[in-house]
Amino acid sequence: MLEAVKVSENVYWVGVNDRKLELFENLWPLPYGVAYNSYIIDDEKVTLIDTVEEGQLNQYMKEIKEIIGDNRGIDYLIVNHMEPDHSGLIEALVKEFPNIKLVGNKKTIEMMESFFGITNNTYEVKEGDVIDLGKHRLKFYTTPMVHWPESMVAYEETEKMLFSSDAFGSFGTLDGGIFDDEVELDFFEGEMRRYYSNIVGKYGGAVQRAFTKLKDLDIKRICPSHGPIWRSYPEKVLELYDKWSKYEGEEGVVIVYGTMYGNTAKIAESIGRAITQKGIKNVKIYDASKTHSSFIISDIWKYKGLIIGSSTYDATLFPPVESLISKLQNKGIKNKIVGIFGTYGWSGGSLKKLKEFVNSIDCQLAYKPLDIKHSPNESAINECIKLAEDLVNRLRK
Ligand SMILES: Cc1cc2nc3c(=O)[nH]c(=O)nc-3n(C[C@H](O)[C@H](O)[C@H](O)COP(=O)(O)O)c2cc1C
Repeated sequence: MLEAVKVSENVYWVGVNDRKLELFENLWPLPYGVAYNSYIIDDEKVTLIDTVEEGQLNQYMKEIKEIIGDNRGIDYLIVNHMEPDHSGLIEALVKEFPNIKLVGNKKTIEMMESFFGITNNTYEVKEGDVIDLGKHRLKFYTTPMVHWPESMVAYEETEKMLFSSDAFGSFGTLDGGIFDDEVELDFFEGEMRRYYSNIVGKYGGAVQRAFTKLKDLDIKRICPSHGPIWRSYPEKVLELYDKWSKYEGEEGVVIVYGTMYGNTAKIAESIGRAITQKGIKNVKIYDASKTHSSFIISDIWKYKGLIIGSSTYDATLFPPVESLISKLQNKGIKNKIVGIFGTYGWSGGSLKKLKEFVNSIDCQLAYKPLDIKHSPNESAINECIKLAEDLVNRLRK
């Protein structure tokens, strides 16, 4: 039998890996799976922090029983977040441990009733309330809209651990390595950014407000609900979240295009080449039909420059580009330098929509919108080079 994973002397990780699920929220691809993390504090009051996804019942109960044994109960379940991948086993826990107290804020408790009809044994905590577990003390902070209205984090004062719920979480299963110093950090930084940009990204302002609220806490470990536990480099993820939630991009450009027959792709390639010749090394070119928007959005979050090109399809945008920009609008993308170009065959249409998009977001337009008929001729390519140069100049300002 594998040894239980200790986060510290009496705190255990009781997470499960999910390698079966194709799409997170039935929307975002999981090529590397996802882990649902839950934690036990084995103190005078035995406390569980969040549960896991509904389908993981057997494995999860087994892990809990291995730590607490068959004859002990659980005193508290801290419900930091009601999204089903964490609240999925609340009913099963209530059945198994009928005396368990369900700890949440006012909104959590309302949600528990509307999700499961649960009204008994709830324990409401307010901002800054503390629950004494014996050696450990949990203090609660609400973090509204990071990324649901009831979202909350629990700070353990004795060992200075932050149970951060979905904040600082990442996609990717925990393949043996559970802690940041046991895993490939670059991989998890990428999957954390994809999780942030896809799931939390719309709520940068709320993340910044949470930062202000938690800024005086001494945080030694961050225990999120997905991905590795940060015990060696907690400051690294705090820094990344701060940057991403301020929409601060690095020097680099994402070029994304929608094409049927390759003309729009050809233009994207020539812009990419011109940008690189101006000395920018981080240039990523994506075909919106091929790469899932989840990955494109993640790179858009990473870099400061963005160029979008679309052929005209039935008088409007090529559908995969339309879908991508609607997600970007919804996520409130801002603070980018954006170039746009359209291609068309007769009366056009894609560029008009791209202009509407740029006008709807809080971003700087590079050079001017370019409309190119069918295949790009020499003068069109020259205009594209000017777009590339202007974008690079703005990136470096
Ligand atoms: C299915 C289809 C629909 C199109 N619809 C329009 C249109 O409504 N208006 C227009 O001006 N051009 C239209 N075009 C022309 C393309 O936008 C134009 O040929 C463009 O250069 C194609 O770029 P691509 O080679 O990157 O696919 C259409 C082309 C196709 C194949």
